[in-house]
Amino acid sequence: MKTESKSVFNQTPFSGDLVLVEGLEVPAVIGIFDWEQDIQQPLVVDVAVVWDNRIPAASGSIDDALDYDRLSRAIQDWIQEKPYGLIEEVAEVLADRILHEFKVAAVQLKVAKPTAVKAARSVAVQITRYTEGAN
Ligand SMILES: Nc1nc2c(c(=O)[nH]1)N=C([C@H](O)[C@@H](O)CO)CN2
Repeated sequence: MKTESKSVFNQTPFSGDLVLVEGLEVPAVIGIFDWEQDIQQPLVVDVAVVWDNRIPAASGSIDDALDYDRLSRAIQDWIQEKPYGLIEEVAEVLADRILHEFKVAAVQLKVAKPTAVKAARSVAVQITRYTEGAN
């Protein structure tokens, strides 16, 4: 029987503020088998990005915030721009691009492939990556 599990956000190693996107479902060409390259399967992404939220809280300006709309759209675009094999590849691409394009110090993300193993509610990889010199 499939059971609920805790969100990735209860387990981040980061001590400060975060911006979070949880359960972002993106259709993808993903998988190591030939047949998987001919279909789309959902990936579900959870992301936690280190960001000082005191600054946008004080200014009220989206320019000071890590815009979760922009982050979500970027993740969707990066997943859909090409076919992938392993979900590990997707996770590394997303982490690298988030660090560089959003200029953040650290990111933790989980990429799940809920339809991959019939008996499991989901399978996933989770990684934590830092901008060089930031940790
Ligand atoms: N660690 C991983 N294991 C497996 C992956 C993966 O991406 N990472 N992928 C597959 C297949 O694509 C599978 O999902 C097809 O059902 C198997 N194991």
